[in-house]
Amino acid sequence: MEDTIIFNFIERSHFPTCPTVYEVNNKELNIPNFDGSFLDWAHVQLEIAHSQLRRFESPDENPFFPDKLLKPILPRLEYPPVLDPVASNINYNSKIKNIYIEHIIPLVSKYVGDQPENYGSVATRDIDCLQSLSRRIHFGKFVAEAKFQSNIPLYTELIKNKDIAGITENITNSAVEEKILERLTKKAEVYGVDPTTNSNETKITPEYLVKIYKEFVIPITKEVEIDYLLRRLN
Ligand SMILES: O=C(O)C(=O)C[C@]1(C(=O)O)C=C[C@@H](O)C=C1
Repeated sequence: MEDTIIFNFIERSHFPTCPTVYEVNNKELNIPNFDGSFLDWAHVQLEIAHSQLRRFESPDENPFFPDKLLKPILPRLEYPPVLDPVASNINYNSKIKNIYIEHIIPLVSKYVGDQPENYGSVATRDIDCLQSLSRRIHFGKFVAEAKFQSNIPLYTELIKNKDIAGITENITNSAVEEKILERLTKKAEVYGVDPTTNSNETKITPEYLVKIYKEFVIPITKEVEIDYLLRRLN
């Protein structure tokens, strides 16, 4: 997912922040019969179509608008039951969307400001970023299941005691986290920095990419893991 996320950020970085896209019930845009932002409206339309293509039947996909989905037109697939059924109740997309709008967009956008001719392009790039972040973060469910299976007595004990500090300690692998951040620095240096970029135009930089992963992506993945484990024995 890492390269997908980096390239999605780069695609978003061609545009300014465009706050109008995220404003709830913006008067200028005046979307009929919809309560929410332009981004939400665009995202709901896409999720409705994708639900009919059975996107959200897949255990590695989590919708942002679960209440709006329609039944798939394609027949159901039988996925191997890797996760505990409780996994379907774990959805961090509201949190991911809020953090994306508040903290990530300012780091990856070209500059602060609106650009009405690009609202559609911005919304499609945002949806790509949100979908890839969501998929990566919710893979925490699979990572948590693998960790549970690797030491069932230990995790059973921790879960029964609701020992969040103990679970956190056991699911954390600082060496892996360090490696990820080092790898991201290298990737951003290669993919994300345009040597001809204007000094007042920000693009995805190693510093920002590392910040996004360190402060948001990895911590929320861990939250998903802990949440899944805490409900694993119910
Ligand atoms: O790879 C793991 O073991 C994970 O749990 C995933 C992840 C991550 O989000 O990348 C989260 C926690 C670990 O400390 C290391 C990495």
